[in-house]
Amino acid sequence: NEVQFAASNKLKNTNYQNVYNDIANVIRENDEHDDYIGSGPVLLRLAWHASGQFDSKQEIKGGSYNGTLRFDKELSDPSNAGLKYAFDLLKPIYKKYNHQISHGDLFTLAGVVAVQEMGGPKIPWRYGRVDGDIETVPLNGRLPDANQNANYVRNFFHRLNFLEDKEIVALIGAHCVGKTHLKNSGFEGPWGAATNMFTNEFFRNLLTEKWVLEKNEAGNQQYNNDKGYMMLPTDMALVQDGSFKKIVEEFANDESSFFKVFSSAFNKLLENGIKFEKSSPVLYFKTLDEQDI
Ligand code: HEM
Ligand SMILES: Nc1c([N+](=O)[O-])cnc2ccccc12
Repeated sequence: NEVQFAASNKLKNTNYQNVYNDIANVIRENDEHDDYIGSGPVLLRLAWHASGQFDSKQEIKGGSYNGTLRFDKELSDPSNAGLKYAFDLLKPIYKKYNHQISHGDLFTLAGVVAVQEMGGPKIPWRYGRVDGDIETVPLNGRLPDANQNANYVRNFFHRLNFLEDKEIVALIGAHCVGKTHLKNSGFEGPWGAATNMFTNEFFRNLLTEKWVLEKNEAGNQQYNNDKGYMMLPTDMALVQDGSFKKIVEEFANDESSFFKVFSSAFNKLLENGIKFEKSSPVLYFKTLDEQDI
């Protein structure tokens, strides 16, 4: 049930470091987004949502391959509220490369750029996804519900073929950047403490802060501390479950361990359901800083 693809020759001529740099420059130019958090976090969420609706048991499998998040049918899924802004940031880049890059490749590459430009680990990436038509849009409602517990989280990620707790905890560690917005998801915060630096701080906060469960203005329960930080119920699940909690402690004490697991798990998320040819190269990108740009 894997998707075959043929990477057309045109793709091979595209210098993907140039595409990376164009996306990285869009992040630099839009640094005022969301009270100067910037647009890294929302681009990272776009790449995750473009890939996280994968379900190998369904007729229409989802995943990043068909680039279906470009269709309103999927972008209007309530789970994707707020992502139109991110897609609009990428449209000029899609036009510039004039069909030499697919939407699936563009959305997933944007996630790699966001993580690396926010100081996170290098993420290996491959091109060759081919845009599918509107019939390939998966049903809405396949992305996770934040009002849930550890078993829900574990089962959800099992659907995405993440069978190891380490991968699940690492992926949710992406909540070290950005924030929740009441109008998008019915959750709000953190206030002031939201960051655009990709670190293991999320895990340290889970363990060291005093969390109080409160009902927010939208009537949803969330955990708040006295510094204006917040955690979703599914975030807190990571310290309510014994196995998850051991991994949170490992990542809180060793950022390089978090980075290593996140890098391979995020790559796997972005490639779910896709069979790449043996010959298709695994690309690693330099950050703008590393290129002195
Ligand atoms: C149990 C799984 C997950 C749940 C329930 C969840 C839920 C949410 C919710 C409710 C928001 C707030 C959206 C808004 O109000 O704008 C959010 C934001 C975010 N999520 Fe997740 N998420 C999950 C996993 C992930 C994963 C696996 C990643 C990436 C690898 C990710 C990356 C992000 C980022 C970067 C933001 C901040 C976006 C921004 O600042 O605009 N999340 N998530
Ligand atoms: N910054 C965040 C935190 N935090 O601790 O700063 C916790 N959970 C989040 C969930 C979604 C997006 C951002 C989050």
